[in-house]
Amino acid sequence: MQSSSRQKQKDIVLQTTDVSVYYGGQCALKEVNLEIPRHEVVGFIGPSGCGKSTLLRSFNRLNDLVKGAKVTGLITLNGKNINDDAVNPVELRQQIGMVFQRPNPFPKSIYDNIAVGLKVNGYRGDKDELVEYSLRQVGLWDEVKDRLKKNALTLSGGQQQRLCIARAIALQPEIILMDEPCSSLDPISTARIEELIRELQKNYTLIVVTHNLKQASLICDRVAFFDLEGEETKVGHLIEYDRTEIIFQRPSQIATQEYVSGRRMRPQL
Ligand SMILES: Nc1ncnc2c1ncn2[C@@H]1O[C@H](COP(=O)(O)OP(=O)(O)OP(=O)(O)O)[C@@H](O)[C@H]1O
Repeated sequence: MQSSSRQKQKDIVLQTTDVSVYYGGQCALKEVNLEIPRHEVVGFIGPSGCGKSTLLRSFNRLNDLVKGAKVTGLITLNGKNINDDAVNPVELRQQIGMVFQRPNPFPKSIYDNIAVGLKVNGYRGDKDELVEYSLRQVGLWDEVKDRLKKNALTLSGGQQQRLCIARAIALQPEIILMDEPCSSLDPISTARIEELIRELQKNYTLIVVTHNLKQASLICDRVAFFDLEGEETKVGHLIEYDRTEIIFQRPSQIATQEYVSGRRMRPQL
């Protein structure tokens, strides 16, 4: 793996050391070493099945909920081991929120989609204020302020996805994980979410899995390229991690260059 030495001087919020993930004893992702700087947007790219979502899910311990999944190595949030017995996974998931491929609002009112999480987490402040703050953060407040009691499922797909981001924000996370957040959205909603990701990085660190290379080059400060290696059993590896312009313009690995230039499928001569 290649990485810029400038990274070392950064304020690192999340770090992985030799992280491997297994499903039923089968290795899906091997020995990943990554440092995620605070308030940056980091993109995960690579072919299908190389372990991007698997790694993302290990950051907020969602793999704990997958039967037969095992994570080895060390993952630290602000220097603390997230897999330590003393860490409550529910609290960890407040600090490291997640937005999925398809918008998944609860079939409740727009207001309750945000307020319910606050109640569960014992929030004692002014709920109305935090609901408004969260909706403003995602640019949804003006669009929904007059219909907060309407069912969230009446919103468009793009609005629903912004509501899901607002729901994560309301829990005041440090990191927001996004697993292909625009893949089910139209181009206008996609552009809005891309713009939003850039705005959100002032307050949060974002890690975004995407198959859209143009999107990665537009919204990410850094990009990690993963690939499948191995003869019979293909295992995901981190190939290269660096600043976005380096990954797209002068990567150090041939595999990265072939993937980002779209020459990947060319038959071997
Ligand atoms: N719950 C699971 N049980 C067993 N194997 C799994 C599970 N989830 C993922 N895998 C396997 O782990 C490997 C990595 O999958 P993962 O979904 O993380 O890749 P990905 O890079 O995110 O793929 P895509 O880009 O298609 O979403 C694949 O071989 C997949 O089949």
